[in-house]
Amino acid sequence: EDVYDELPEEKLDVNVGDFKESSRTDSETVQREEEAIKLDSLNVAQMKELRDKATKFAFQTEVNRMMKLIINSLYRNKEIFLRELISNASDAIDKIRLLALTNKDEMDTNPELNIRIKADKENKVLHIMDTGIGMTHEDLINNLGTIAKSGTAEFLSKMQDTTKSEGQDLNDMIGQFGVGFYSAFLVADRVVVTTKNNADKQYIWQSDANEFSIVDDPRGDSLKRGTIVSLHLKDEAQDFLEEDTLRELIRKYSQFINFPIKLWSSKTIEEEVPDDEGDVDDSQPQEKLSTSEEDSVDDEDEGDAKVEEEIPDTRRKTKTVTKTEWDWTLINDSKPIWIRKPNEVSEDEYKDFYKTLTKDSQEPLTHTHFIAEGEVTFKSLLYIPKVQPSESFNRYGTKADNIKLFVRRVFITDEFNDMMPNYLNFIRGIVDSDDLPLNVSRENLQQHKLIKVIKKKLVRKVLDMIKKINEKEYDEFWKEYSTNIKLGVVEDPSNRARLAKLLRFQTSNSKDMTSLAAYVERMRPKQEHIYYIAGANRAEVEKSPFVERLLAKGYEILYMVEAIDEYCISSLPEFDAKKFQNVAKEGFTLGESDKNKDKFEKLKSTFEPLLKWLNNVALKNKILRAEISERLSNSPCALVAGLFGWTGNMERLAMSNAHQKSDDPQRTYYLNQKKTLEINPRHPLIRELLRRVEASEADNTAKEMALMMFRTATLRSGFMLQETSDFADTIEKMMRQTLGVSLDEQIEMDEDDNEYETEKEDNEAEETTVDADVGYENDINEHDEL
Ligand SMILES: Nc1ncnc2c1ncn2[C@@H]1O[C@H](COP(=O)(O)OP(=O)(O)OP(=O)(O)O)[C@@H](O)[C@H]1O
Repeated sequence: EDVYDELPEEKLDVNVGDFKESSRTDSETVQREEEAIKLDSLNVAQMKELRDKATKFAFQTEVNRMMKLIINSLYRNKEIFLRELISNASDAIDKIRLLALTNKDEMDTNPELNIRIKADKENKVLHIMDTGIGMTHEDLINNLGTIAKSGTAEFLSKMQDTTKSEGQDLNDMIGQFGVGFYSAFLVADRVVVTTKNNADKQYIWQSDANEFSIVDDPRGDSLKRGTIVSLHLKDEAQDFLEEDTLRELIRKYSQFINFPIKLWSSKTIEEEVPDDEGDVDDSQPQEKLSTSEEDSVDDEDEGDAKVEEEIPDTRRKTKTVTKTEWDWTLINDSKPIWIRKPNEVSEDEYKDFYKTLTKDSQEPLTHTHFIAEGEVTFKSLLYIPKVQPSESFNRYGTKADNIKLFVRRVFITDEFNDMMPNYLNFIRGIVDSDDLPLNVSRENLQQHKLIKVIKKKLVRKVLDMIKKINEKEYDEFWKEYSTNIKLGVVEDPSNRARLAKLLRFQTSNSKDMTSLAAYVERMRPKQEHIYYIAGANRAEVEKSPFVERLLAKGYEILYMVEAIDEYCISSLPEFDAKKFQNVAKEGFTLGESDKNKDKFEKLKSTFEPLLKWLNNVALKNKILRAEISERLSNSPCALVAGLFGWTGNMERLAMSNAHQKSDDPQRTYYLNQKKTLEINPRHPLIRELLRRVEASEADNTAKEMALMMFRTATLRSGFMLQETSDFADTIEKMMRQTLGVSLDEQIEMDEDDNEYETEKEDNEAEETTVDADVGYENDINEHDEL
């Protein structure tokens, strides 16, 4: 059993780039970064000079359009820019940490891993710094300007739809479509990116959204490694320079980022200092502080007395000054949530983490948080979103990067696209294992035998999580994911039994959905099979000839009205030791009492002549065989698919499947398979037919009517009719008889029609003449003789 228990700390230690601060003192870092920022905020003239020197680039058209939209959008929720930039910073740190796994030297340029945010009020600039991988010259050109992501076009069209309506949607789109970085232009009219990658020099990229430029950084590699994104905030976005606003935003959107996020923030402290009479005001160190002085002249306490004693000759006065100190303050708790014990994590934290992880604005439907032990130990936190992206099934079976894999808290990849089987690719979450090796390539890791074990356990856990969803929420789940679960039944034999328990179907019993377990519980005492029928909708299956007698006798039938249902059930041999019986297929018996059985046998022998005649005369080559039906009540007859043949519903699905070619041999095979004709011995039409056949096997009307019954049965049983025009001809003939119109009565022609006919005849006559002229006549004669 999987129990959650925290691993001993030492096991969690990561040799490379753990969260621990390095021994390097903060002050050094501050200084280094301070320099970089100072330069960035150089006076206008200096910046201009740099810009003039820089190489200019045009944004790729799509990127350009997208940026214009972002800049001009009326979109209110501009604050998400910070979430996007912090997320990019975190990704960049993930990347360098991953690189360092195979080459430790990569980390040497700057062993610290963190994200820092600093507001420069004076210059109205907001800096977001990271010590991540940084960007090379080529990266800058590609990533920040010229290569539009595949999502960009999609984003553009959706964004244009929503710019007027605004609202939640756009919030989801920025980010989900990979426009993260460009969201900087929601709040800034100029963005400067200073960046240093281990493989290249330090560069300054900047843009006012019209074009971008790149120039070597004259300071050299002051960053050592990493990136600073500096936002020159628009007038209306000045609020993002406020410390409180920033702190709140980081907590709201980025509290679960796995690296320390530090905010350059001020703290007010009070300090007692000697009050140098006379020149107090001037000598007070005022650089960074505002003061509220307190006069303590009147104080007569012990402390003062002491001072008096020890320093008899100096002034007795001290005073309190209020000092403002600036420093980096840690805002988030970078201990990953999945490392914590479940009982120490609140529901809200789970929900918030989900939002950070997925950028989904809705809350998740449910989650599971566990540690798996045994062959491999791993921690995992998995979520089911409330909705899956609308185009999920169009991309079914293609890449879905919804599970993030960590090894000992180091992010490795979210690109093992088979961490979940296709049918579960809606699951989002994290897997973190201590047992996987850190120093192998991702390719080799993907092949690692433990990954297989992890995958297997993940699926079990997900199915378990689904099973535990409460009844009310299960409806919601089922609406969204029923097709996934049914595909699971088809595609995942090893979990079929578990998946079967999750299935829900419509039923003849009530308007509510039922589980198979509930159906089995309600089965009649001698009922051996789970009865079901598949069709296009409830109204159709309710009226099907196949359900008539069963319903009349009080049996419950599952109505499978989704396209995938019949495929799903045909790969499920049984449930709870009960086999499924498609009531539209052969092999159907009601498990009747002995008395009824006798009656049935008697009927069989009575109708033997009719069955024989249908088989050998009237419907020869059209049906597999004719039989007495146990399932019909109101209809005279029905057409039944063989056990392994297609029902009318399957046939309909196959025909509507655009991927299947019309000459597909499998399809042709199934479509041409003959079916069993079941006749209802209680029906007067059938009884009349028997009477006629007994009188004369050569009765032509009987033959015609038998054919007619076969065709109506074909239609009623949901199959396609092959000979539609023959069918219509016969109906029209019957109409004449009913209406008393003679079969010989001719169709009246319009005069125009006659004219056309005459013209045609004339032309034909002419052609013959021409042929004759050219001398073809001989050939024709020869041909005739042959
Ligand atoms: N701080 C950074 N450090 C290093 N590279 C960065 C940084 N910010 C952005 N990049 C690079 O620029 C690319 C584009 O960033 P952008 O935010 O537009 O998209 P993304 O991060 O790939 O997608 P999404 O926003 O959906 O996560 C990133 O993929 C990354 O390569």
